[in-house]
Amino acid sequence: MPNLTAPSEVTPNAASGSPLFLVLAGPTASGKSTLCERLVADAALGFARVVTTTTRAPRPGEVDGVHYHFLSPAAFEEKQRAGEFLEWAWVHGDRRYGTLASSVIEPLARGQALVANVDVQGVASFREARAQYPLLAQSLVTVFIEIAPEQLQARIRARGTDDEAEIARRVATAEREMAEAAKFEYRIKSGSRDQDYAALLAIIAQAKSRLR
Ligand SMILES: Nc1ncnc2c1ncn2[C@@H]1O[C@H](COP(=O)(O)OP(=O)(O)OP(=O)(O)O)[C@@H](O)[C@H]1O
Repeated sequence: MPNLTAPSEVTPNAASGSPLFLVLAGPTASGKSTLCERLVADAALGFARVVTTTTRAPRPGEVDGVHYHFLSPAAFEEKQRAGEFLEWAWVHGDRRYGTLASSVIEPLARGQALVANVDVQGVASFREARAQYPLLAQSLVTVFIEIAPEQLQARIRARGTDDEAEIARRVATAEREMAEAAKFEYRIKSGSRDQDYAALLAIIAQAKSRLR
């Protein structure tokens, strides 16, 4: 385990330890969003979702700084060139999504525990950014949600939004993503919703005791 000396920007409450930055990744339909929502709804645990940044327009009811940070393509480009993103990607060819360093580091510095649901590539970028941000190095906990291919197909079919060609593409992508599982600190083999959530709570307890 790395030597976790407290960096100067950390002002954690000594009684509760450093806040965790829990990053959930895994194939499509593995249940990342379901777990994230349940964790954030569990107010006693004190997790907030990381607010990510997008160049897409807000949908009705979406609030800047709450659902996303909405940026124009030019403003996104400027921040990306200035190295302000921990990770970013093009999505659907024309939109950009990313996570600003400030969206993670500022809440962590206030003692706010965070959870994010990101793709496997995004996790690689977070890992690399640890060298630049001691607080990230101290807080980052990566969790991979594994799912058997048959289970994955069943969930995608139940969702009812994809045709057979799209299902085949998603399963192939999932198989590639599963090869990354060994790089994560923790893994959850997806079972029932309650089993998955219990596994997540056990990981949080273990990670907290590690950071203390
Ligand atoms: N443990 C579970 N058992 C059965 N179904 C589940 C479980 N967890 C989530 N689901 C269902 O599977 C579908 C996919 O879940 P969810 O949207 O949370 O996955 P995701 O990993 O965030 O997917 P994506 O990456 O495609 O957005 C949803 O319909 C959800 O209700």
